Amino acid sequence: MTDLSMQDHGDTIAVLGAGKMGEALISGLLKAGLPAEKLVITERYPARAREMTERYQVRAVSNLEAAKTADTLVLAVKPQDMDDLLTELSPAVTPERLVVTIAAGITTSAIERRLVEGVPVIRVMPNTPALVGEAMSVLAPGSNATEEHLARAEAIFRPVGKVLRLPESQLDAVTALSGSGPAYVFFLVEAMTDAGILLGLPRSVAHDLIVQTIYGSAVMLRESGEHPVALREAVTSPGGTTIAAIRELERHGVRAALLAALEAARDRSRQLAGGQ
Ligand SMILES: NC(=O)C1=CN([C@@H]2O[C@H](COP(=O)(O)OP(=O)(O)OC[C@H]3O[C@@H](n4cnc5c(N)ncnc54)[C@H](O)[C@@H]3O)[C@@H](O)[C@H]2O)C=CC1
Ligand SMILES: O=C(O)[C@@H]1CCC=N1
Repeated sequence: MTDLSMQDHGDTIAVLGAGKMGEALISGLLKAGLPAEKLVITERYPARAREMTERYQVRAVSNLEAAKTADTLVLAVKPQDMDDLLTELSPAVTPERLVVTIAAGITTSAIERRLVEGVPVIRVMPNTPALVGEAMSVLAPGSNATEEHLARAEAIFRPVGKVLRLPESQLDAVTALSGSGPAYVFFLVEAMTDAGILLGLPRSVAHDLIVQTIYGSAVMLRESGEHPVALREAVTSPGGTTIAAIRELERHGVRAALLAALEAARDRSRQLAGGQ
């Protein structure tokens, strides 16, 4: 995680839509040292806005005020709410602003079309581990975004995790893989905890065992640079316990289920582009 407290913060950032992902970003940025006065939020529900103000000491403003005053606008509403938000924003957003959208499926060109000519737009797919400084965020520039705009957007997402640039044509696949990815991992934890209970372990013990196992395995993957097959083979003793489990995973089509699941998520992201 980059420490932001020692840096120059020319940019003010507005997070428009302080829901689950908006909060993960706000919390991650503040933990990384961004001064609260450099951040404003907008939120449709006053109770949620109050909650954010109390929890993070950030100012809640209207969408219009955010558009007029913040250098960078991070659009963090649901894809289905994007149209209404852009209707509110469009009279006030000038090409001096940088617009960052994190909505699944919504393309930079769809946003550019709703704003005055020349506004730079960058599409980013982050994920909720931003809360703990371990997000994976993938950035793709729209047609007006320059290297300088990309660097500004990266300066928002790097403090909360890893960043990568890819062509926008790959963003629906990224959404399926790393955007939704934490949910698959939590689903796995839930299922393996149930399995531990089936085998007679107390729930809390099963939970702790699997969380540490996933954490340790992720660190090994990241730090060893080894191929996952090699790491799995090192656990799989001839005639042992692991291969007995893997035979069942293959027999139940877990690999095929993951391929189908991610394809469905990619397709849903494409569908959301049409606001459905
Ligand atoms: N939740 C996740 O893990 C991720 C979500 N995203 C994207 O982030 C966006 C937000 O997702 P979530 O945070 O999960 O949804 P959410 O429903 O928790 O948050 C959206 C927030 O926007 C507010 N809102 C809606 N219209 C508004 C408006 N006109 N002005 C101000 N606030 C408004 C809602 O009241 C809500 O609090 C979506 O587009 C999603 O595709 C991207 C990556 C990961
Ligand atoms: O489920 C969703 O649509 C959002 C986008 C990626 C993660 N959550």
